[in-house]
Amino acid sequence: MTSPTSAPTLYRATYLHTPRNPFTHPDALDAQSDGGLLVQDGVIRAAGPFADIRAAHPDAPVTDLRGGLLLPGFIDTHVHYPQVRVIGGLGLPLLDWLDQCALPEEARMADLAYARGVARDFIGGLIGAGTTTALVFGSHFAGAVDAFFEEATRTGLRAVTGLVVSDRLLRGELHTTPQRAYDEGRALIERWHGAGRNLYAVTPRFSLSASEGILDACAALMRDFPGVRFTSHVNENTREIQTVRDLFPGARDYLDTYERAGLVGRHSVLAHNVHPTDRELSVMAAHRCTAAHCPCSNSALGSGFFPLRRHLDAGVHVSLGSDVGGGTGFSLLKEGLQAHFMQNLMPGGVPLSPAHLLYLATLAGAEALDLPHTGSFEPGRAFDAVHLNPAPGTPLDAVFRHAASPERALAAAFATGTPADVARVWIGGDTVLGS
Ligand SMILES: Nc1nc2[nH]cnc2c(=O)[nH]1
Ligand SMILES: [Zn+2]
Repeated sequence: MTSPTSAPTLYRATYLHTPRNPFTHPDALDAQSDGGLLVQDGVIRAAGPFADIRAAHPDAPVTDLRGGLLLPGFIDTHVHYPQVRVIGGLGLPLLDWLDQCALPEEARMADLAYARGVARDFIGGLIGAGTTTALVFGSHFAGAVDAFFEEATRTGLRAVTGLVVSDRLLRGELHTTPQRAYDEGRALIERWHGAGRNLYAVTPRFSLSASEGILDACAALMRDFPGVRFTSHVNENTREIQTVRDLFPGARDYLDTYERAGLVGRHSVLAHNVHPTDRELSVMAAHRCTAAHCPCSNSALGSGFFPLRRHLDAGVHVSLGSDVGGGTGFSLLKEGLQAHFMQNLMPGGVPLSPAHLLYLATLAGAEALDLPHTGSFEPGRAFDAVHLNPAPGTPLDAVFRHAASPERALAAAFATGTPADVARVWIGGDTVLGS
């Protein structure tokens, strides 16, 4: 751990970050080809051209990271902890994939020793991909959620997660009751919310598997513990949407099943939203909740093309998620690329620049989770960072050495970068991967 009086370190690197939102600000990208970040006690104290920071801090020891790219740590706003070992179940639509791939594995999380191993695999995968903060869909078993928070605490990950609750249409062993959902949620919140870097997220799986009673228990937790986050799924798959319509005949639409329970707000992150109505988009914008876009998952499960243009036009905040294991891996570089591909291919898609992709993978997540001390390299924020430094002889290394600008190198990182290019990761100034 960093002590409160630690000496500063000056990191010298080609760095890029988006201190502003490029969907609303023209000059959102800040790229320094020879940049300096002064870090003390895990916090960025000064940032800018290396020569300027050096002149102001002539005695600070320098860590030289030139040759690669330094980016803010990635923020994954939708990823499932119990699904790391079933990545790759390709070719099935959502409800069949849940039945055949995801839910049998999620049932194994009742075994605490098994869950501990999964927590290690999962958090190792996240950090190995350069992710420093994640909103994580937890497990249906409280013991497995404890195991997750323990591993997050051990590794230093900034984790937002909670008990997943459902009471119908999954498998019996994954079902709970409203009272138990409340009681177990309450105990987990009291143990973990605000402990170190951990935060709690109230998490009904989706309205298809949650009765009004379960949603009301979730709302009671949100009321009793202000500051906890909320996450679920919405409008992912057309068969899912029709089933929810049948289960909630009084609801105006899918979002309304959450809205009526009082679960849509500033701290709500709803994954997918591939098939929203205009009413749902306007309600999401009015409540300032977030849509977590998961482009690899949407492709793998054939869920559809995310209507980014309609979200932006309606004023809905959008962030990025890997949705492992419906998604295909932990890399938010890959998610950015897939988002770019899909917007390119769909009629009316939004052309996404490297700045947009970086924003979606970093600051957008910090905004979604209301974590203003993360997401960019602005002074005052935590030093959460990923150093991409491809091995000599790789194509990405060749591009980095010959790139005409840092922005071109950033585009190449999204186009062809992988976790193999992640050389070092910091969270709150602590090195959590590499050296
Ligand atoms: N992609 C995805 N959608 C879901 N909807 C409900 N559960 C899930 C899940 O595990 N993955
Ligand atoms: Zn999901």
